[in-house]
Amino acid sequence: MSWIDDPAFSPDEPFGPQTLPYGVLDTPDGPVVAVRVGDHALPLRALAGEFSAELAPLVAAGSLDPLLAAGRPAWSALRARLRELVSQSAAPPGAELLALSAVTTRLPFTVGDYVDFYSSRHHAENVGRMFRPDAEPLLPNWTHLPVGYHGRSGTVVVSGTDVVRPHGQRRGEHGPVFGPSTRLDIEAEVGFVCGGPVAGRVSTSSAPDHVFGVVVLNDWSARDIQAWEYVPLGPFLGKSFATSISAWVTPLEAFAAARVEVPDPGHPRLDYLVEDQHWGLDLTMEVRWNGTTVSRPPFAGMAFSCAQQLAHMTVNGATVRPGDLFGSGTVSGPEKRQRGSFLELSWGGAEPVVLDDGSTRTFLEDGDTVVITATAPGPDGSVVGLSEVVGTVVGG
Ligand SMILES: O=C(O)/C=C/C(=O)CC(=O)CC(=O)O
Ligand SMILES: [Ca+2]
Ligand SMILES: [Mg+2]
Repeated sequence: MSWIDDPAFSPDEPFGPQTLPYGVLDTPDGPVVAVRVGDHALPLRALAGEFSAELAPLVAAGSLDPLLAAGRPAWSALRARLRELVSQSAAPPGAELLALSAVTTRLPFTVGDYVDFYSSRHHAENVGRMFRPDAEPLLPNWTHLPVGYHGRSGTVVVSGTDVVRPHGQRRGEHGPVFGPSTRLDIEAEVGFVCGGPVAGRVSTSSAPDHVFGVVVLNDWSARDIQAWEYVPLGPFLGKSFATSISAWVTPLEAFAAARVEVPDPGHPRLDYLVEDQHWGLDLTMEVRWNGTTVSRPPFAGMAFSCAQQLAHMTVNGATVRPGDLFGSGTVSGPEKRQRGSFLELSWGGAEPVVLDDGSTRTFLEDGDTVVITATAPGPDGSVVGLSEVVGTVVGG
């Protein structure tokens, strides 16, 4: 029996000992690294004496930055030692469990470069049909490379941060008009947090040495600003005002039982995108709009894995550094209730979504709250959870 007295810290629950995500808490003594155990946070600084000389500074830090830089052998050693500490019957000296409802989490690492991909075929086809009704929804490059763009790392915020409705230009009947966005949307995505040595031309087989862990990511998007500004260079102010990520980063190692092959593109891939191991992930996401579950996007159908996306991102020689973040792209499945944006769920506003309280929505209203979570199959029939990403819209 573990000393951790929390029914949510069980292999049958998403945040049992099979998961152990890392986050950073704000405390009166400054920020501290913690691990999530069930519905509690376990601050690690007070336990630094339980770790080797190599690992102790990583857990005594005030952010995940030193851990991200430490590399895969340290990540594995730390996780293995944590597994021992949370499984033993007596609490290690100094251990203190804090209820998640009583802690304040902060952005757990310094976000370096931020890239967002576009790797869901269903999402790309749906958006293509709405934004470019007279063209083929998928351009010819789409199945050959993971299309992406560089986003704005300075506006990546931690779950719980309010999202201020952006202002901008949108198309009007007689030329552009300026004002608060009237088509504010979400994008349900999976985010990958990079770490390990600085490296360029990362191969698909070494990509896992540069991916520390996984978060849920909401790429808030102002569709009216986007639709007017994006030609021909792509997303800009319609997406750069806020991107939210989970407060807890789940180590990539926790997903060993969730790995699947990405779908066959129907043609050979260029060598640098061939995987010798499968890095697709069988995650199921859930999107809740003011408490109503409106969608369950399936991640397993994504056309490119995180390893392929990282290999592509660095194939020109560009380096990946600890703290870099990349988003999978909006996750949409083939069914309506599997779509990862409200643009798609409401089909451009034509088919309002009915919430449990009887109200209807097309795009976000001020005061609306969106929660996105995800789970994956874990070892021995367990479930691995990704911590929620939540945001509430406030008027701008
Ligand atoms: O097809 C377009 O013009 C735009 C598409 C997006 O809004 C997608 C984007 O941010 C990438 C993604 O999340 O899939
Ligand atoms: Ca996106
Ligand atoms: Mg964004």
